[in-house]
Amino acid sequence: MDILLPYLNSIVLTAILLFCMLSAKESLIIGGTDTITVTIIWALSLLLNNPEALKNAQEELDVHVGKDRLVNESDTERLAYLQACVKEALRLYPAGPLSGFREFSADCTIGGYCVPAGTRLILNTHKIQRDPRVWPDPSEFKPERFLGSHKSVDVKGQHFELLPFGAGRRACPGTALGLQMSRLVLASLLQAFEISPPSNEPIDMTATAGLTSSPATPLQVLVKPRLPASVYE
Ligand code: HEM
Repeated sequence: MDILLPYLNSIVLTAILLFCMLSAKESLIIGGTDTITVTIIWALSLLLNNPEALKNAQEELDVHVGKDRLVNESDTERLAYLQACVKEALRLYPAGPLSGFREFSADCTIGGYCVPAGTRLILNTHKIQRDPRVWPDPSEFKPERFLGSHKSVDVKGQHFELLPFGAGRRACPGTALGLQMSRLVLASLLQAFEISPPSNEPIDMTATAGLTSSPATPLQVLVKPRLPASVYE
């Protein structure tokens, strides 16, 4: 039960039940809009709180794309540091902190516990992805870990320590689109603008409890163009 407690409240359960009752089309729309938006907001917030990482991501853009044109979708394949920033944001703040329901189809024994068929399970992805036995400095924003020690760990449901899109038959069908859009929008913002927080206070990283984990405080950012005026036309 320990892994469920932080999120077990009636609002979350009601939201999960409602989500399960939605048609495929409705879940596709809900699954594909909020999730990408909050992933980008968390990534931006983390970068604003870690100016060194922000500088690295912008320098990478300057090297691989330059300042004479806007970044495009195919450029993002070469932006290893930016990709690592998105992965690290998905690790620390998965848009869906809880998985969908799974139901045991047969009696099982797991870790010494007897689990009867029909038992329903929800994974606490948020907690798994901050497990200190797997992730050194689990609550720190360290995109570099995905270029070094955790380079081989991806988000596609094969590595159970990182499951921002879930795993198995009911994993997110929008994984590729979600990743690509998060990378492209973030890259476009970072290339086109100097971004800074509106005050010297760190960005509040408190998350709301809900089906999608959003920042409790709306993110405010100051932006300043960083490309020649002709590029924006
Ligand atoms: C960064 C973006 C996204 C994140 C982090 C995300 C995350 C997730 C997660 C954690 C699940 C539950 C998986 C499980 O229980 O194993 C899920 C399910 C789902 N997602 Fe996404 N998602 C994203 C983008 C999208 C997009 C772009 C679409 C559609 C265009 C989409 C459509 C869905 C649908 C329909 C489901 C339900 C699948 C099922 O129950 O079989 N998602 N998503």
